[in-house]
Amino acid sequence: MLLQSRQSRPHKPQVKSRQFQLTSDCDSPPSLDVKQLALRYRETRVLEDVNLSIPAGKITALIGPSGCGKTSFLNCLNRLIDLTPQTRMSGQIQLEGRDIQQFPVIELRRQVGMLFQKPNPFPLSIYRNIEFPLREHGVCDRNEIDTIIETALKDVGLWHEVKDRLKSPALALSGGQQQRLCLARALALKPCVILMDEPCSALDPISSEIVEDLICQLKGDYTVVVVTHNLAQARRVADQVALFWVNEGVGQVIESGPTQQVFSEPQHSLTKAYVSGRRG
Ligand SMILES: Nc1ncnc2c1ncn2[C@@H]1O[C@H](COP(=O)(O)OP(=O)(O)OP(=O)(O)O)[C@@H](O)[C@H]1O
Repeated sequence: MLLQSRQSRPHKPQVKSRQFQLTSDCDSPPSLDVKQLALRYRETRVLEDVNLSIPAGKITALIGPSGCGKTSFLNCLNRLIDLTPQTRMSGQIQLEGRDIQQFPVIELRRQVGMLFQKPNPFPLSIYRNIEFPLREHGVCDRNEIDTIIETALKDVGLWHEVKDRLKSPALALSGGQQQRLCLARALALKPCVILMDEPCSALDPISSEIVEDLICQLKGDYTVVVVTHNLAQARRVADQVALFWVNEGVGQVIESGPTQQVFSEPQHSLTKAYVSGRRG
């Protein structure tokens, strides 16, 4: 059934990154290195002693049971966590060797884009959804904006579906289209890293498959970190997997490694139980 829909899909999305005119600091996708990361919400310890190397240009999937800190970890990587009051983060996160605390936060969030579980287009037109952040980041030339918007929408396979109604409200799009628009909005800023928090979980199976295809196409040009509860999806898309677990009340990475290895030859007994569906 799904295979049929794949074959009959009219416009298979093609992510052709790095063709925009926006200047970027990144000539190639960067690695992320997390060392001794700890996080507290007020007095509640959420993450402790998290160490993880996220390879450049690859897809890393974060898996683990609910509440073990995957989203919190993701939010640390572009300092979105700074927006949550009374959080305390310690340890170090390096983006291509540079501590993320040294980046101006707006620049960090441009370089490290994010896609959320629930598509979150602005309550604006399809066009304005991409134009608005571009202008915020200093892109003002109308022709350049038009080119970037068309390219980004083509990249996510949405152009032919929306080119005649760019001024229509983005919220009138289907959930899957909204999620692709959000990805186009992120890509338009020419990030180097894309964080995704369960990007398919709110979508129907066909839309989910389209977004999953897009994730795979980002590989090589972007460093991708994706949180997913769908183990089959992690297995399909990821080069590397990290399993988070709550240990003595605090989230930790208990095992990470190449996807094939973690699923086929897990080292930790909890990993074995989780990937086989016996725990979690
Ligand atoms: N803003 C917050 N204030 C206080 N505690 C929080 C906050 N956000 C998350 N937490 C707590 O931090 C822990 C980790 O939550 P987080 O959402 O990061 O886990 P998760 O692994 O992503 O869960 P899920 O898979 O269900 O999305 C949970 O115990 C949660 O209740």
